[in-house]
Amino acid sequence: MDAKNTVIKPWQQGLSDHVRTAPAASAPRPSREEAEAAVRTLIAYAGDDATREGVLDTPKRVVDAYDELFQGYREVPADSLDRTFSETSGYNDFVLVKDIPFNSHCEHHMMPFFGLAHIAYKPTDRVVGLSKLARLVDTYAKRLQTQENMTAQIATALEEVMKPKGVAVMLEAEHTCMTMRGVAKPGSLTMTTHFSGTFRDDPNELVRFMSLLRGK
Ligand SMILES: Nc1nc2c(ncn2[C@@H]2O[C@H](COP(=O)(O)OP(=O)(O)OP(=O)(O)O)[C@@H](O)[C@H]2O)c(=O)[nH]1
Ligand SMILES: [Zn+2]
Repeated sequence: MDAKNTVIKPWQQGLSDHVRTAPAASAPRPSREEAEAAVRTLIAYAGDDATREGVLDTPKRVVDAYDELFQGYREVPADSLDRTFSETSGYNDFVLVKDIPFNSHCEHHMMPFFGLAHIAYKPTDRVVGLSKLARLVDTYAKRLQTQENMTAQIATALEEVMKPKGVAVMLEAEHTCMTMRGVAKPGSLTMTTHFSGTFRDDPNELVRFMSLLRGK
């Protein structure tokens, strides 16, 4: 157990907190009734009647949706990368999984942002199950986020757990807080990147990553 009362597996010692723990494990949680009451308050604040039939079950549905949309607070990112394989027949290039769809919520407005994640890493001796890269994206996406944090967190988790020769992470997303309200710029796309190791040090590696992303 560490200070936050979370069970840390031996191989997870030395990892950053955000990689080896689930935030909800150490945070006090309001009851379901309190959460539903908060939704009734928001319905009334919006100007509707929270007791009319059409919205009577809405607080329950919203809280159910929150359990799903913010599931990432109850997941340990490192667990996604638990399943690795050492039999690679000498494979020595990078592995790229591109066009991984994700949905998240911005921590400033709690409005959705959504798009695609592209993740590449150059393995040392082991490779990770491909689906686990998508699971890692979902764990971090299903929290209140900024796109920059999410990009850096995905990359750090891969770096710390897999110890690869290089990591490249690119996220492209539409932020509904920018397209549906406020400055209201539909179609605007935010790109964030993180390059380390071979992707940072070898320009050819970066060019190959970009070419594969753009399907050339
Ligand atoms: N850097 C970053 N900013 C974000 C992200 N998601 C939303 N934002 C921005 O967070 C900022 C919050 O700015 P504030 O001035 O505090 O809030 P606001 O008055 O609602 O701002 P407007 O959106 O400009 O109306 C806005 O500029 C948003 O576009 C993100 O993932 N990364
Ligand atoms: Zn926002």
